[in-house]
Formats: sequence, C-alpha cells, structure tokens
Amino acid sequence: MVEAMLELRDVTVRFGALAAVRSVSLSVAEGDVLAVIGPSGCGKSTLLRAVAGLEPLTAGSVVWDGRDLAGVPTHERGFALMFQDGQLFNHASVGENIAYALRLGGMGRAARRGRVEELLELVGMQGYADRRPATLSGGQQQRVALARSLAADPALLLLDEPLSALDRSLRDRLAGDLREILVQTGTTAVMVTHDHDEAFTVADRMAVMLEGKIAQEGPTGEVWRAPVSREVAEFIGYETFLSGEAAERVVGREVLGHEVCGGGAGGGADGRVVALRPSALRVDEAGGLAGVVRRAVTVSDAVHLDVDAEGVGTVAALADEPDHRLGDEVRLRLDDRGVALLPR
Ligand SMILES: Nc1ncnc2c1ncn2[C@@H]1O[C@H](COP(=O)(O)OP(=O)(O)OP(=O)(O)O)[C@@H](O)[C@H]1O
Repeated sequence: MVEAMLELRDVTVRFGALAAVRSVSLSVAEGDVLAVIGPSGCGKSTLLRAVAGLEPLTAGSVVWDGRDLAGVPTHERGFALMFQDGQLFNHASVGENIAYALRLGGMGRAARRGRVEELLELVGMQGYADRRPATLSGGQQQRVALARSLAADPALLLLDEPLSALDRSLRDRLAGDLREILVQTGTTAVMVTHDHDEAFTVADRMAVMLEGKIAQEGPTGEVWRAPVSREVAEFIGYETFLSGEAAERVVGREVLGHEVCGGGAGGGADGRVVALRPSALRVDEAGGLAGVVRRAVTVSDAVHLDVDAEGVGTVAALADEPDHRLGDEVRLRLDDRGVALLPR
C-alpha cells in the first residue's frame, strides 16, 4: 500500500444546522489524482475548501504528509487552487499571470521568464506570454490558469470544476490534456466535478459524494464497473434498472446465475438489481431482445433510444444510425461491458 500524502479523517463541515460535509474520510497517495464527484449541492466544493484551509472544520482533521493542518493558514499549506473560472488578472499579461507566484517566491527575472516559457509549452500555449487574458478563448484561459496553478510546483493541486465553463467537445479534449499534464508533472491532485466522464478521464481514483457523505471510493475503473448502490449507479451513467424476470430476460440466466449463485444452476435474479448503461444495449438485427422505439435523441456519435422491450419494460439503448423513428421495431444485443449487478 502506497503511503497517503493527503488524509482526510472524519471531516465534518457544518453551516449552522446544515452538515454540508459529513464525516468524510479519504486519502490520496503521492502523484495520484482523486476526483470527488457528485450532484450539485452534495458538498464537494465545501470539502475542497476545507482541504485548502478556506473553510473551518467542525470536526475531524486534514493531514498532509503526516502533519495535521489544523491552524495552518491557506497560504502556508503549499497547495494551489484552480476554479471553474480561472480568475486570471485581466490587467496583466499571460506571462505576468503565470509568473505571479514565482515573483512572490523571490525567483529572479531571467529564471521566471524561462519557467513561464516551460509552463506555456506544458499547457500548449507557446507564444502567448504577451497576450491579455481577455483576448483568449475560454479554453485558452483555463490552460493559462492551469499553468499559473502549477508555476510554484504546488505540493497539492486542488481543482474545482476546472472545465465546467467550457463546451462539451472542448471539455473532452482539455480533460485528456489535463490528465497528461498531471501525470507528466507527477502532480498530486484532488479534482471536484459533477461530470463523471471528466472524472474518468482525469483521475486515478474516484469518490462519489452524495448528501455530504462518500457513497463509494475506489479506482475509477472499479467504480465505473461496479457501483455499490442504485444512487451511485444513476450518478455515473447507468440508466436502466431491472430485477426479477425482466433482468433475466435481458442479461440471461448465465450472468445472474453465475454471479448470484456462484456458478450453480437456476436462481434467476434472486431479488437483485441489474444496472445497465445505455451502451449495454445496442441496436443489432441479430440481437436477442425485441422492442419498439419510444424516443430517439441524436448526440454527436450515437443515437440514444428509449425502447419498450418485450416482457421487460422501457430500457435505454444505443444505435449507430440516426434513422430510428418512434414506433420502429428494433432488436437489441447485450454488451456485457455496460452491465453491473448491484450488491444486495
Ligand atoms: N458559506 C456557506 N454558508 C451556508 N451554506 C453553505 C455555504 N457554502 C455552502 N453551503 C451549502 O452547503 C451545501 C454544499 O455546498 P457545496 O458548494 O459544497 O456543494 P457542491 O457539491 O460543490 O455544489 P455545486 O456543484 O453546485 O457547487 C449546499 O447546500 C450549500 O448551499
């Protein structure tokens, strides 16, 4: 087990009668990226602010490298923060924005210039040092904000919805770049986001926060594949929940029998709930499940369908072709990768 650099022990933050963060324990190993994801108002920003020292703890502790940070003010923690809106200084150039922390740290002019160039290259913004932030696109501004956050080589980078202000396709692209930059620089980071795709792209581990508590924490792939409850599953993109005969009809007795009865025959769903991502059911002439299209929504690279499946009820499915209309008869094929059996 890698030793944790950051440890949250039973952290609680109250605002009067409201417990925004309720007894949260989490740890982050050196060089790891943890994403804290959850719906609006679940307390994730408050948790991040508590780590930064911007929000007093009601109970519990934040420990960095074995040291309890109680009483250590924000500016002495050695952490950097980056927000949804990068909050660049508009009266200063891009280069001056990035060099700000370096200047505070007493780095000389020539060294600063070199470091700024290095950081601009890291975030793919070479040649932009003299521009004003206001003349940059939203995505470019966030790249500069990231460079500024990384300038002083922070012990820990805290990211609060760093890509949320950007449009979808740019967000996807920047999420991939952010991942690469964090890995390349070996930065330990905690990122808060409501977007599970973003968390999956950027982070090593994922903590799902619901109503102030951590509902599940683990390696991103594990949480993705094996949510521990319906609430977690719904938040990370599972849309169809089936049990009993409907479940058996869709995923087959083998899956359920094997998982539920340890390989024994029969058993069916045994009262357990099967969760399906839309990608678990694909339109395919050779598919084993028949149904009728009730809704079709085209997105960039797929068509999301609601299908009334025979003997099952409404299920979410994906089609490759955009020519499905209401009332069309389709057949669906199961793709196991989008299937999770929820724990009892
Ligand atoms: N300073 C404050 N005083 C009182 N209540 C607060 C304060 N800050 C946050 N809250 C409340 O605490 C809860 C958690 O807020 P928080 O901002 O942490 O949620 P969040 O998950 O980050 O949501 P969002 O994604 O919408 O930013 C909310 O109910 C919010 O209204």
